[in-house]
Formats: sequence, structure tokens, C-alpha cells
Amino acid sequence: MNPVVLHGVGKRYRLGQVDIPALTGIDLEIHPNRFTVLSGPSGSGKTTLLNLIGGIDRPDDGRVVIDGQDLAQLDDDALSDFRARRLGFVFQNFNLLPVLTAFENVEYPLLLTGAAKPERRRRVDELLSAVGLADKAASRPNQLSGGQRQRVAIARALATSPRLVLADEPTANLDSHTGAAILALMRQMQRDYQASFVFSSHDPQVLAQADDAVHIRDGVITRVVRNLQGAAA
Ligand SMILES: Nc1ncnc2c1ncn2[C@@H]1O[C@H](COP(=O)(O)OP(=O)(O)OP(=O)(O)O)[C@@H](O)[C@H]1O
Repeated sequence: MNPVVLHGVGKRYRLGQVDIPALTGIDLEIHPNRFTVLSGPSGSGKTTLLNLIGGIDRPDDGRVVIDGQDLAQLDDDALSDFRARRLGFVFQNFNLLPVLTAFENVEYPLLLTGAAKPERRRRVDELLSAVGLADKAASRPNQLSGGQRQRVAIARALATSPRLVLADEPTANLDSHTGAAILALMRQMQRDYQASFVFSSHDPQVLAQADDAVHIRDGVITRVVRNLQGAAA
């Protein structure tokens, strides 16, 4: 099953008396277990599209079907629950909770979904090791570098074993060396954890790692290119 299916999706923002179209007539299928990049210039609609896929916002037109679930059929509480259980998010500003340690930040989504303590400990230990931060479990975000914070965020995104991880400009606040390391880690985690990753980015480094690229301009999809890595799975 394709993790993301969009039919005729449109979104407008109201500014005073005028409607600004942010996305128009979006038809898109994102294939499973791939690294898909939403690429386009600033203001083209990447973040808006990612927010609709992630159920953070709702479309004005069309249907958004994630992991087989039509999001329009969920009320706000059910949508929050769906997000917590079935999706992982990585943000450009990391969005870690500053008062929690790295361990607790990764544990947090597991608390929300009611996982038992031994299961939480096992999962958090495994993920912190996988992102190379086993020795930083007790550190708070302000004791970590930007790259380390993003590693914690990646571990947190995978905590509930989502099939779909959404990342909004995940390298935007990192220098290019750290950004490359974070991308390589995401690539590895995508393969190891058999998740589909969807990024918004205008960073050429991100595009270079993509399996599939969706090009957006002025709120419409101009081109979808698949299999950028040649014989990718
Ligand atoms: N909350 C909002 N209110 C009004 N207009 C908005 C809002 N959010 C986005 N827009 C407009 O919608 C369009 C798409 O914005 P969006 O943020 O999705 O683009 P983007 O491709 O992610 O840009 P960037 O790369 O700069 O983040 C732009 O014209 C933007 O000005």
C-alpha cells in the first residue's frame, strides 16, 4: 500500500479579504520504503503539502489518504491520535522539549501511546544507540550540538515504529558537513526501520539522496521523478 495518496488536494490561506492559493489540484502517490523529497523554491507550497500529509492542517479540496486512512474521516482528537501512533516528525528547529533529557525526549511519544516502561526503555536505548548517542541519554538539548539534537529528533520520530516519517527542511539549521551526516543517518534509518521518509527541502544535498523527487512550483506539481538512485529498491 502506498503510504501517501492525494487526490485533487487544494489549500488556500485567507489574508484579509483575499484567498491566497497555496496548493492547487495536487494528485500524488508516494511509494513505500523510499526517500521522497518535495523540492521547490521558497513559497512554492512544500511546507503546506507536508502539513496536509501529516494531518497538521486540513485541505480545502480533495482527499488525503495516509497509510490507508482517509484523514477527512477522523475528527480532531482521532487525528491527533493517528499522528502520535502512525507518523514521525522531524523539524528544522528540532523541536525537542528543553526540560527533558535526550532519553526522555525519545520516550515521550511512547508515553503518549501508552507503552509499558520496559518496552519504552528497550526502544529508547535501541534508538539512541542507532543514532550514535547512547552516551548522551542524560543530556538536555542545550548540552547538545545542533547535529546531536537532530539525531535525538530522528530517534524520537521513529520511537513508535511509524511507517511514515515527515521531515520539514531537516538540514536547514545545520552546517553542510553536519547536514550531510544527518542525511546519511536518515538514509540508514529509513532502510533499517523500513519506513517511508518524506522531506521538504531546497537543499541540493537532500535532493542528491532522494529516491524520488516531487517538484513543486507556485502550488502545483510540475514533475515527479522516480528512481533517482538508479536501481533503488
Ligand atoms: N499561514 C499562512 N497564511 C497566509 N499565507 C500562507 C501561510 N502559510 C503559507 N502561506 C503562503 O502559501 C504559499 C506556500 O507556502 P509554504 O510555506 O507552503 O511554501 P514553502 O515552499 O514551504 O516555502 P519555504 O521553502 O520558504 O518554507 C506561500 O505563498 C506562502 O506565502
